[in-house]
Amino acid sequence: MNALALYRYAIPFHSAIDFNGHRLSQREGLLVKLELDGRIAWGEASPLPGFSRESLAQAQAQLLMLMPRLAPSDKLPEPATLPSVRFALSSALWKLRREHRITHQDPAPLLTGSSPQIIDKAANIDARYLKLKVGRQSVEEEIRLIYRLLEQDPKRRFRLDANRRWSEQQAAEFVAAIPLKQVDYIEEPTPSLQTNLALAESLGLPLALDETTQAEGYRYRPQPGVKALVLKPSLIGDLDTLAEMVVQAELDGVAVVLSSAFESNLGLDTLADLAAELTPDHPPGLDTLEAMKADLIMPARPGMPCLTEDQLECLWRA
Ligand SMILES: O=C(O)CCC(=O)C1=CC=C[C@@H](O)[C@@H]1C(=O)O
Ligand SMILES: [Mg+2]
Repeated sequence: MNALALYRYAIPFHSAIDFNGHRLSQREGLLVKLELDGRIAWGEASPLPGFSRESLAQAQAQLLMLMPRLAPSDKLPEPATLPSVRFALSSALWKLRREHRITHQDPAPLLTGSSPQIIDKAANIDARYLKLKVGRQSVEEEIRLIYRLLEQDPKRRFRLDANRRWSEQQAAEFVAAIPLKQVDYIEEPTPSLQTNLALAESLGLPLALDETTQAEGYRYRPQPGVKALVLKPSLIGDLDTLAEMVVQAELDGVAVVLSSAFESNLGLDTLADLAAELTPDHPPGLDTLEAMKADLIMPARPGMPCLTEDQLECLWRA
């Protein structure tokens, strides 16, 4: 390796976002820079409060310990145990060795806000899939929203995400009232996996797992009723583990959709590469950059501030 560096960043959100009870007004994370024979690759380690098991401080301490040990031929160093650290290092090493550019799929738009705001935004986009959060307003209001969006475009398909906010009764009420054939899946309807599996079996709720896949010790195994896995690679760990999960799930007919954990544009670019390579039939859920007030290193959005390397906090360099 000709050069190595570790940076820390903080990017404000346009407005605060709730991540499973953690309200954040900015995204903080770590960037690993590798350089070899004139090629540069970036890896991102940004544990997401409310989702990740490790803290940013733990990821930072582990990376500071590992960076001096990295070499170009490297497999992941053994002591890289934290998912965010394994993701940053394995994806940066993968990018460093890769010769070709990868063409990205269009991500599925994520629509947030009040119902009128969502309806307005949806009127201006031509996308087959829409991702919506549910369990935020009353069940009646959210059912109405689905029908309003279908009036705009009857061919629309939905990816819904309750983040475990519904009761069993609310989930059942919602599922009974909407045209399920237009719904690809509902992520994590209630806090109980048993209840969610039972709703899938009894009512045909098209169940997707997200938070469940980040639990300590989670291993993919087929479960009747699970239609999709929504995997956040940066919270899962190294790319080999991710690729193995994708292959196993797809062999069982379970769709895999790669999804962001609100990484910076650098992390999102890696995730788009991975989605194009690993899950080409499923548009990824990566529409989260709009929440951020700035890009990092490589300008991703015209007219947006883009922080350069010397504007980031350098934690280590060699
Ligand atoms: O999956 C997507 O389409 C976009 C990412 C997304 O919805 C999320 C990312 C991170 C935390 C949550 O806010 C949310 C999710 O629960 O999946
Ligand atoms: Mg989710």
